[in-house]
Amino acid sequence: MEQRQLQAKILIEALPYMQRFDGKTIVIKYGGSAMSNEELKKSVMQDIILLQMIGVNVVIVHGGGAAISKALDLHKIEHQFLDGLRVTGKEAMEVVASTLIGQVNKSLVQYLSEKGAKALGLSGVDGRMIEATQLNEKLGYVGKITNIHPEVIEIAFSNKFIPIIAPIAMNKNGDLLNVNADTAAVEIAAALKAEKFILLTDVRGVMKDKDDPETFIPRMTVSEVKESIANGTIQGGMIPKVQAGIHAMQNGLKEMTIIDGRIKHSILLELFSDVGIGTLIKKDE
Ligand SMILES: Nc1ncnc2c1ncn2[C@@H]1O[C@H](COP(=O)(O)OP(=O)(O)O)[C@@H](O)[C@H]1O
Ligand SMILES: CC(=O)N[C@@H](CCC(=O)OP(=O)(O)O)C(=O)O
Repeated sequence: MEQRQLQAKILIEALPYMQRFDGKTIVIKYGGSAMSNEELKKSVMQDIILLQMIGVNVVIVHGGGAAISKALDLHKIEHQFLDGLRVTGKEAMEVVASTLIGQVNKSLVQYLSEKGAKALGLSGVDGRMIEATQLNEKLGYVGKITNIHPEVIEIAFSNKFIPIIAPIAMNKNGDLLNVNADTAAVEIAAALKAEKFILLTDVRGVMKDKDDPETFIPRMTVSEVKESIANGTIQGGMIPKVQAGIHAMQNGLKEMTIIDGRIKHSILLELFSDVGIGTLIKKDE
């Protein structure tokens, strides 16, 4: 089949799926390889533009842990993680905010704008979107989310802007706090009662053996996820991701999918087929 015919066929087959998400909200946590590799970044941006074109209210919450570590090194500020969270002193907080808001966020807005899309760069400070308190003394300026005020996101939707959100929160005193991007994304998805939350990571999804992609699990219920944490199948960095998802599902989120951000157009492949490509986690029936 000719290339053009093939493209038309793919589009026709995708049509019923496109209609399924018309007017619905999809929140995407963007990070990992999909962010650091230019080709993959381009394909994610194209997917996002297409979703908006077909009427999806799409929200991007981005990470940037690698860029923060690089910036802290440049400023000769020591850094370390405790239970997966970055210990963030006052000086480090300034670097975290300027890197995520000034560098990572703006580069995504620039990229989308250059392609003709309407993108709106935001952080959790804008419209007090992400309200938090200090998680604990040891971690310094790290936030525990207490409230999401989604009004500013809704303003973006009603004006056909794609909100691009940096995971920086604010406390009641106006101090900035560093929030893990997975957690921020999933809490925003819950507050918006999103149809779907997609988390891009650097593995195929959840696996029975984390080092063997052949043991990939396509669908899980919340109880199965809890069981997999208890029996040690889900470990390390995957635990906070699925736990945040379970918490959000108890508070308004319909479902979440963990997908492989190392695959080109992974978002469209996930959304526009019956089976998807990632691990779909849903509430028990
Ligand atoms: N059962 C599992 N299935 C898949 N990945 C798992 C599992 N258990 C632990 N992991 C680990 O979780 C990691 C993903 O978490 P993390 O490294 O924090 O991701 P990211 O950098 O994308 O935020 C994977 O690279 C993998 O090593
Ligand atoms: C408190 C905390 O750890 N915050 C993260 C925020 C960025 C992030 O989460 O980025 P990734 O999604 O790329 O890991 C950090 O400082 O690295």
